[in-house]
Amino acid sequence: MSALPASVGWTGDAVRIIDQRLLPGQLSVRDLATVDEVVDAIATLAVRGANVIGSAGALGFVLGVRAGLDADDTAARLIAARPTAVNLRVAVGLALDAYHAGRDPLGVALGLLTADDEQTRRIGELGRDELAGARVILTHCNTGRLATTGWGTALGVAYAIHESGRPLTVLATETRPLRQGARLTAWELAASGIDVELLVDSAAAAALGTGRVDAVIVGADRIAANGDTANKVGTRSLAVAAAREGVPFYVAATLNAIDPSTASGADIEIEERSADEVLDTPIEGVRVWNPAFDVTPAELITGIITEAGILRAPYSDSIAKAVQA
Ligand SMILES: CSC[C@@H](O)[C@@H](O)C(=O)COP(=O)(O)O
Repeated sequence: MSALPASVGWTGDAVRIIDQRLLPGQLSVRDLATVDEVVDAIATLAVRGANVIGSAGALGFVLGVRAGLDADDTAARLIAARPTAVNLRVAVGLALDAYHAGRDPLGVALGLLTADDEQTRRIGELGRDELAGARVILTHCNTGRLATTGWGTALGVAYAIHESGRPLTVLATETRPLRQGARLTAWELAASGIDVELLVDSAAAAALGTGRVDAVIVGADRIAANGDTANKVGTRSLAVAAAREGVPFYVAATLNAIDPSTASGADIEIEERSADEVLDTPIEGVRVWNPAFDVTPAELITGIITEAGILRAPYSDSIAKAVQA
């Protein structure tokens, strides 16, 4: 896995990404030289995962202002590329603020990459200690090295457990319709020597019912002020099933996934994507609902593992304290 190139980086005049649409068959590194290319890469999930789209967005902003484009318009276009993950808005907003304050936005963007590495390592360590007895964890979508510029959030916990020498099996859900679990998580973990078992999304409740899963850990695209959490569609079903079986359900996320200005999950904008991700051949008379994310109510979440500690219910209090600190 050390051979894996950075999920996102800066070449000096372009944003370098791994085209995640082509994985695992093809490891293709692409240099994006214009804002249009960055917006397209984010919107089409060539680059994806809340933390990485934040970093890519901030670097894309640098391309825009260097090309003489209007700063506010560039920021708005990047932020609109994907509406649910608040990390994108936060990261581009920081670069925009730096630009308006006469500072170099590139310094801000590069700082985000380093901070994400440090923060996700801390999340991994805290999660490893919290889940001291866990041997089998179940996760959804991809929250690892491809989705961050570090270890990953939920998968950061898996990497930290593995690094400590404890035996670990990760059950990875396929994650329909774009199969981030099958294409990215399973590939990434196997390449790191972590025991991984893939299951289709609809088998997850059955897996939880067997009693072999010690904990569910997922990432987050946006955490509201009351702890309600938006993450890849299917997360809510996992939380419901975990509650039914008495399996702890954790969210792991950097603090920049918390949006204190969003009061509850009902206020989170959920991205809806095109029908052709679900239906290969359109069928006359059939509509498709393809939300990319869903919201897990805070009451189903055992803890939110952040770089600043593990937040617990009542989340309105623990979240307010964490974002003020
Ligand atoms: C650290 S990544 C956290 C989330 O962004 C992740 O769980 C997720 O839902 C990603 O969705 P995606 O649509 O693949 O960008």
